[in-house]
Amino acid sequence: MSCSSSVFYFPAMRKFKKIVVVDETKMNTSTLEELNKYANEVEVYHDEPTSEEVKSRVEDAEAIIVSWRTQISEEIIDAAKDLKYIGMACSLYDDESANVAVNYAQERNIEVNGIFDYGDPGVIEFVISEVIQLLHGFGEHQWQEQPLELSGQKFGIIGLGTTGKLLAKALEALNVEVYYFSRTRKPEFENAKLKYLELGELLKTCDIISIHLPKNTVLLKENEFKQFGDNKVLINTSLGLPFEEKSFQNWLKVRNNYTIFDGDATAYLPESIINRENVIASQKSAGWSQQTQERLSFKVLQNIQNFLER
Ligand SMILES: NC(=O)C1=CN([C@@H]2O[C@H](COP(=O)(O)OP(=O)(O)OC[C@H]3O[C@@H](n4cnc5c(N)ncnc54)[C@H](OP(=O)(O)O)[C@@H]3O)[C@@H](O)[C@H]2O)C=CC1
Ligand SMILES: O=C(O)C(=O)CO
Repeated sequence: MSCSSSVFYFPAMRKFKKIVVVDETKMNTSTLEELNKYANEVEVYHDEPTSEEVKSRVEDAEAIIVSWRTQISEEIIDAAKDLKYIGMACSLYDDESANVAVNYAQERNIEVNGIFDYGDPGVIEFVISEVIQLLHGFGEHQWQEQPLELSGQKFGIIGLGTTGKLLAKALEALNVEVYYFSRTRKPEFENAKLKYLELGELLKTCDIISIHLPKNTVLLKENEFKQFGDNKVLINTSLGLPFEEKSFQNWLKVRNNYTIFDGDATAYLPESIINRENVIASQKSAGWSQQTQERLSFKVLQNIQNFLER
């Protein structure tokens, strides 16, 4: 009897001719090395380039990877004649808020992929840690004359998406009275400790508010700051400014109004705001950690694999 062995045939995976990592994406070294499996040539940059530099970097790239800090405009896409794939090492919500001209790229048959949910736990840990420090006066600032517990405070969340929901859950465990406002009401998440309020009511009711909106979603203008009033705390970890700058500046002039920003949110603030006594502006990105880097690297690579295997 002849013995036959099974032969498995794995078709060779497609490869890009050239991948260019156009700026500092914070992907880890082993993942950057692994990119060599997916292209004949890989070029990696670790800086914040000007648009002219980006243009020359992408000229002969079939795939590029970019962080949220660098603009990939229509002009840059036009300069990349061989481009088939744009991998964003950051979230991709929509064309309007993205640093990549997503619609323009897609019209030219260029695939654009973002990553999601890679830096969320740190945001919640930042918000809770900073607010506790401010309430108790554990750090440089103390909100009121007497130290206060977070437990029992009226806390508002604006934007009940991924990070907003995680924050609500964590605050629930700390016995905080949590209210939320979001574009879409979510009865399935409401309970005795998480209640929905219209924006105006939320601003009047809550003493502490944390904003969790897509990049550059401006919700707070003069009228909203009036409703929010004095003796309040406003936290922002969203990208871009979720408020009208002038109205925010006026609100900050009131004593005992405090605001807390992480490093990502601070990047959009002028020095005149950052240097105020009642502005707590961290240099660190709330969501960044070793675990975030691993998730980011893994998800960027997985998107490339999925594209090439299609
Ligand atoms: N600083 C950091 O380290 C990090 C920052 N981020 C940033 O945090 C922000 C939130 O992220 P994430 O929670 O993942 O985002 P999601 O998209 O999951 O949630 C955003 C929420 O805001 C709601 N929303 C959108 N537009 C409006 C509007 N006009 N009015 C009211 N609600 C609105 C959404 O809609 P709906 O109510 O319909 O569901 C959704 O619930 C983003 O800016 C992100 O870039 C994220 C991770 C790390
Ligand atoms: O990718 C995002 O949305 C970020 O918040 C980058 O820090």
